Amino acid sequence: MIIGIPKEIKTHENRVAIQPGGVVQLTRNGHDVFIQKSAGVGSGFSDKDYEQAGATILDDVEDLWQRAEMIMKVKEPIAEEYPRMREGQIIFTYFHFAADEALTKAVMESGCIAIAYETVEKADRSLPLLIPMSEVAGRMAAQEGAVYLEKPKGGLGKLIGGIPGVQPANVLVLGGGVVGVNAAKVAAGMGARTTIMDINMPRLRYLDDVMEKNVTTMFSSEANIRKLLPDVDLIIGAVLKPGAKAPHLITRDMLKDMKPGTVLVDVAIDQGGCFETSKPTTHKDPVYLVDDVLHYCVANMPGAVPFTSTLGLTNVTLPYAVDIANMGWKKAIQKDPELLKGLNIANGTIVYEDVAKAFDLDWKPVDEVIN
Ligand SMILES: NC(=O)C1=CN([C@@H]2O[C@H](COP(=O)(O)OP(=O)(O)OC[C@H]3O[C@@H](n4cnc5c(N)ncnc54)[C@H](O)[C@@H]3O)[C@@H](O)[C@H]2O)C=CC1
Ligand SMILES: CC(=O)C(=O)O
Ligand SMILES: [Mg+2]
Repeated sequence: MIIGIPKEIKTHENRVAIQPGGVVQLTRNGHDVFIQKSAGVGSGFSDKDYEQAGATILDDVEDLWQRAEMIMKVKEPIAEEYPRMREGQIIFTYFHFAADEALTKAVMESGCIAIAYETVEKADRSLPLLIPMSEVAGRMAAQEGAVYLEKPKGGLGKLIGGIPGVQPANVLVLGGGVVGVNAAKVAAGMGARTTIMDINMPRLRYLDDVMEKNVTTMFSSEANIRKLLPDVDLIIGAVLKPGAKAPHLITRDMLKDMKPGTVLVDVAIDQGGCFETSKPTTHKDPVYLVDDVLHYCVANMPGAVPFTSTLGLTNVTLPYAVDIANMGWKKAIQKDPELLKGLNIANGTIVYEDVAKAFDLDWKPVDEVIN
């Protein structure tokens, strides 16, 4: 199979979908890898590194998309890329369809085969291609939150860990999954009094067992969230229902119960955001104020630390990419129920129910498109 790796063009997105070691594995399996010139530079890999691994460097991005039977990316295609997607072409990347109706419709119209990293799912319901980026984003959420609590950055002006004799900040983490636990670990490590809320009781029991003493758990409900708002300094949004639009746990009217300069970091923004007032921002211009509450809503947080993130991501995506390349998408998803969960749209048909529900569109079970 011919595999194409374009350079990411989202603002300040420096990750790349493959590292040179991945090229070696694909070429050893008999595949051809075309990578766009300088695609890996932001992650520390030169064109020469890729050439030595067996890839062909292409300067012309249109040519690359045209030739590739499978495109591997990091972020969802953006408008400039829509016309490049074509019928029957496999696109293996993060899509986050439920947050993006224009993308959903463009992918349907193109007739391409969209396999989404974020919905590949193991039998234990974990999301193996989301986990490493959630680890990065969770850790970053606490450190970005700490920085934005500084007065010159727009926050209320509180040191997250306090000092002897002065109390630390109060951090609320909504969702105790991968992002949540990593955010809480770093926030608590810096000394913050941290509360994690979730609706999954076994998960709360587990977190109660393993987390530091300055982390407490609370069941996630509107009443419990409202109770904490006046005293909270930083809220990190980290909820997820796989493939679906995030629920709004903080509504606009709740902002008036917070102190001016409270910081909200909505990591769940890639699924639409879990605060009603969230809208996607970029690393270039990450924050904005609503009712004196500072919002940070960067949809590609790991893109800021590509030296870490590219390795973390490609470690987990490569085995699935090799299977798709070796078997073709239909056989690969028939053989692997994890990968089957990743198929969101094929030949113009949505096969992931929550994506269809987000926009009131029709969908069909996967079986109907593969047989
Ligand atoms: N902005 C960015 O750059 C990045 C965003 N993300 C996003 O972060 C979000 C969280 O991802 P993960 O932690 O990996 O998911 P996860 O599935 O590990 O955890 C989500 C948690 O939310 C909980 N939850 C669901 N509904 C809830 C509610 N009403 N109240 C409280 N908790 C609730 C679930 O029980 C689960 O424990 C996803 O939308 C993911 O795509 C992940 C990586 C990077
Ligand atoms: C998960 C995701 O959207 C990201 O890593 O950018
Ligand atoms: Mg998007």
